[in-house]
Amino acid sequence: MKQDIVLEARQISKYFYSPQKTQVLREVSFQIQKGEFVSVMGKSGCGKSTLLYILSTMDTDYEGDLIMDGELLTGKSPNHLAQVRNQKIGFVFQFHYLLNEFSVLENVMIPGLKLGKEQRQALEHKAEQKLRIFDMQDHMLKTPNQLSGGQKQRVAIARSLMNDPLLIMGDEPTGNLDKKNSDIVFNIFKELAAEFKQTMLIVTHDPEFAAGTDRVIEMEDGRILRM
Ligand SMILES: Nc1ncnc2c1ncn2[C@@H]1O[C@H](COP(=O)(O)OP(=O)(O)OP(=O)(O)O)[C@@H](O)[C@H]1O
Repeated sequence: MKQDIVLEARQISKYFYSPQKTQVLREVSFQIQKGEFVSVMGKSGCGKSTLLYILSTMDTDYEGDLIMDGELLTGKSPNHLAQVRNQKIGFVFQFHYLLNEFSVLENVMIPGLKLGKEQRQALEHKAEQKLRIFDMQDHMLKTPNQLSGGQKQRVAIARSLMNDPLLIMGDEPTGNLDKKNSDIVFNIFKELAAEFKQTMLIVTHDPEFAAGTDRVIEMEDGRILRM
């Protein structure tokens, strides 16, 4: 059903003009249904990050249409797109971008603070709840530099859930982790999919990670090879 489509890419193409005109995305089209856990795989340079940048509304210089939650986002103002990002998308990156001058708890609260509508206490409570999902409640008052790589990524995932996002987008969220921590983080994504029916779109190099998702979108040279 139409209302179950969270994200739709329609014929998205992208060119870079420097040093010369190069097409890096070629009419990419697909849909993501509510509750789906989808991975995007492909060799280095095939256009995964470029695509994610467009899908997450951060790059607006493309051809084609981007539709999120039934709304055509192509052509919308930067302010509107920022609002959409704050309200609907949770981000998890390869590098976690946690701030060492703040506690773990404060780091998780940061995206909520941007929304500016929740009081600090309610926000703290919510951040604590999110950290509890990942068994990080005993580390809340530490700073990120006192945590292991896997723990940092768990905090980053907790942070990405603060706006109760419609969609989580990740760029190589396990790319910087050893096997053990990468498994821990992957299991967190699996749990989010199974228990919370969280819709997720994750770019990965890791075939094992991709094999554990509901659907793999395989890219080659700016195109979808199969999905
Ligand atoms: N700002 C830019 N200007 C010119 N070319 C770019 C720019 N950014 C990326 N590219 C080129 O676009 C292509 C796709 O890059 P992209 O980063 O999307 O690939 P990727 O699949 O994410 O690779 P990786 O797995 O290594 O991160 C590459 O050939 C890259 O060199």
